[in-house]
Amino acid sequence: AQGREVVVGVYQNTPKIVAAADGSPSGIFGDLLQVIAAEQNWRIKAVQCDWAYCLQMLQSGEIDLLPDVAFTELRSLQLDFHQTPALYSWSQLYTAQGVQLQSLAALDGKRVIVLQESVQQQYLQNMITQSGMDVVLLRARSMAEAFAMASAGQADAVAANHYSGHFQLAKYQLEQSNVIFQPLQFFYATKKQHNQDLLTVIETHLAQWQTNISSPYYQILQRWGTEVPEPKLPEKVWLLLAMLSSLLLLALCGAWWLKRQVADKTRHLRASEERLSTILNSVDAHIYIKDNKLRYQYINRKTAELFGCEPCKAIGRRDDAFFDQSTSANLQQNDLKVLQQGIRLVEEETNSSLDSQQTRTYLSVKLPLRDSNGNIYALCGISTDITEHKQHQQEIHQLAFYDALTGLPNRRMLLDRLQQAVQLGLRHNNTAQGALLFIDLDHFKDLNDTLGHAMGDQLLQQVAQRLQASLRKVDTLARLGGDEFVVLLTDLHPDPELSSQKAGLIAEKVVQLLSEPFMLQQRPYSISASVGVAMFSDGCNSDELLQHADLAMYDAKERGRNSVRFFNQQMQADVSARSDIATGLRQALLQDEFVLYFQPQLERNLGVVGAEVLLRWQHPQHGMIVPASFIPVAESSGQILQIGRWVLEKSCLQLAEWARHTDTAHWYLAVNISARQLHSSAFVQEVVSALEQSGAAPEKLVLELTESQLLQDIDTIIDKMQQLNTLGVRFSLDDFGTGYSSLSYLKLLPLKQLKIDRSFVRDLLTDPNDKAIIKTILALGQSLELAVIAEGVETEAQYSKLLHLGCQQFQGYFFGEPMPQTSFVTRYRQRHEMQN
Ligand SMILES: Nc1nc2c(ncn2[C@@H]2O[C@@H]3COP(=O)(O)O[C@H]4[C@@H](O)[C@H](n5cnc6c(=O)[nH]c(N)nc65)O[C@@H]4COP(=O)(O)O[C@H]3[C@H]2O)c(=O)[nH]1
Repeated sequence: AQGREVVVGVYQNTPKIVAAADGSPSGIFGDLLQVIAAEQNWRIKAVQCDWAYCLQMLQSGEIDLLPDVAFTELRSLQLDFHQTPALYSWSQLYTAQGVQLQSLAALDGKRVIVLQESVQQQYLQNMITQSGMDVVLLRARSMAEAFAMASAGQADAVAANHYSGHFQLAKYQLEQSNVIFQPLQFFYATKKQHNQDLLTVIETHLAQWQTNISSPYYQILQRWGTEVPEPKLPEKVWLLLAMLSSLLLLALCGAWWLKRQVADKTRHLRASEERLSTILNSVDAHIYIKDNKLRYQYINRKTAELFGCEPCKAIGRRDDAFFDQSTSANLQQNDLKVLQQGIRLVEEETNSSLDSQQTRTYLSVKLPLRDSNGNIYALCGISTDITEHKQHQQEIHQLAFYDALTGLPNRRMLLDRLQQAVQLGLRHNNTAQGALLFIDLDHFKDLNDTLGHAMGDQLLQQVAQRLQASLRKVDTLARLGGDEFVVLLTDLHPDPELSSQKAGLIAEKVVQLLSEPFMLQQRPYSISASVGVAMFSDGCNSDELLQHADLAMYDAKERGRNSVRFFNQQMQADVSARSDIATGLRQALLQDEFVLYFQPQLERNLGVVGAEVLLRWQHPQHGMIVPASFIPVAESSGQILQIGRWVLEKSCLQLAEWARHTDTAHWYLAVNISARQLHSSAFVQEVVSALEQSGAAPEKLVLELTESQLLQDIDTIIDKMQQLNTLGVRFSLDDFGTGYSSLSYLKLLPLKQLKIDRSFVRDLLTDPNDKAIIKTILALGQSLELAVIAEGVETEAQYSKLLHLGCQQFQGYFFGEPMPQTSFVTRYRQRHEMQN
């Protein structure tokens, strides 16, 4: 009778299942089925398919039975299995030649091929997902294809059950690895709830056969070259294997979790290393690490730029590869201090590079690096380029302590050195060894005014050079400003007397040196100098010394210039007196201590025509003080402006007063005007308001100027004079003949009168020179249509001689001394009345 038809899926997986030449199922599963089918009278209908498709057909019911199906929980949801496994097996890795695998973990980065939809695929896929391993899982449609791909190098390993692997190993020249995983049990399977009868029959046979070593089951296993398994122990073994395998998988996953943690940490480390590197490379300083043999282990970008190479090229090299010999030696010395003494070193380093020979200065901070045992294994250095900073510092120092024009030390530097010298002298008790020379060029201002400031500057530079060249190296030559130079002499001689002598000789040499002509614009130019000398003496500080030398220089100037004067105490006394006067003058104005005296001025045949106003100071303690004692002080302190204004106002009031009386109304007054008053911008206005407020007639006011006042700013002065002259004010030129003025400007000035200086009148009778000068002045007056008055006429003989020479106007003791207003009026009004 026709038995049951059983449609069986057959795919190629030698030795477990394979199609025989006629297409019927063969292999272990095929042969077992054939024996059962023969007994049961089943008609086996084989359907050839690849594994995945077979599985699909089973699930769709197109085939009844599929041999060689490994049991999995997942599959059991869709398929039914009998209970006694037909085969026990496991999965194993088979490697392509040359590939070494010791564990599943070693699959990271490898390509593994599996049978599509196989249990190996499922297992490995799981593992990769859980561990995050980087494994390329390739899928083959059949085991033959999988082995062939591995053999061709398209995969590094094949994951297969051990039956297939062992069988195919030699053919495909693959290696069997020690990596075993996933215990497996193989069954015949049917679609869920379908063909249960087939599974029942198969189960009955297998259960029976596996207890009998001579059953067809074992014969078939032997036929396919498979070792006969121990039927007694399988459950325990497989359970153990299953547990081990699970543990292995767990361990693997743990390992991979750890590996992932490490990878994460590594990534973080790498990120922070990159951040650190970015910071180190963007710092504007050279940062480096040198090992204890002074070889560079790290350099940042800035250092690499300095070395002119990639950072990696500097590693392992020493300083002599980048710097010149002396720099390398110096750096080595500093580095060894850090490495050997374990100290933090802060040092200024001046480095010359090997190729460019460029020298730059760095502030280097170097510190030792220690390992966990505290041993120094390297040093870390940070060097900041301070070259520009140093240059600026130098420039600031230069500006602060040196004179820009001559390059000589300035006042600040001089005082600094002077202070040191004085202190050194005090310490060694030999203060007399040093001296200060205060040098001032005579009439330097004239040069500036006539040839211009540029020429003045040139002269000062030449003076500086000439002086510098003549002095010893230990001496300090400084320029205080303007035309003032100071020489600080030290270590002259232990004996005070001899050291004074030496200082005097040097000062004389300076005067001599500066009297030799200088070349300005290719033309010789002669000057002279006045030198004041102050010797270091007990108790004198540097300021006092400088003041002493200055006073001595002034004294030299007052005594005719072009000479040397040593400081003495009288000079100091004079200075104190001047200072007392300056203080007193302030009081004098407030307390109304000034008085005007009047000295008559006469005209031939007319008698007294006016008076010169001469100032007196009625001092409460010192009595009547003449102007020579206080006018120079008032000039230098500036008080002359106030005093002069007071004199003008008083004089104008006096004129107005005289104008009210017929016997005094014709008198004029000549008022002395100081240089400062004349140059003051308010001068014209002050004269005008003095006239207006008093109501005095401008024609009765004569302003006496001296020649020296007309040297500067002549155009402005002419303008001022003209403004006043237009109002009627007249001008007289005092001390005529003593100044340096050129006669040419006389024509330009709105003058009415020249005043012959009394020094010429004094020796008129004895000195033919003075007589000639007076004659010339008189002739000049005549040709310029200026009146000429002789002052200082003391004797009748002088008066007669002057008359004889043609002089028409006179002033002097012979006619009358300066006197108070009341005396003047009483005396000369009467005389006027008498004459009339
Ligand atoms: N040896 C001698 N001397 C005679 C004779 N006749 C007059 N003198 C003196 O000669 C000086 C003439 O005045 P100065 O040349 O303008 O010289 C004046 C003048 O430059 C200045 N001065 C006087 N008063 C003033 C003033 O109010 N303002 C300004 N800026 N300077 C004044 O002080 C200088 C000195 O004035 P004083 O001491 O009053 O001295 C006066 C006068 O007393 C004489 O026959 N023989």
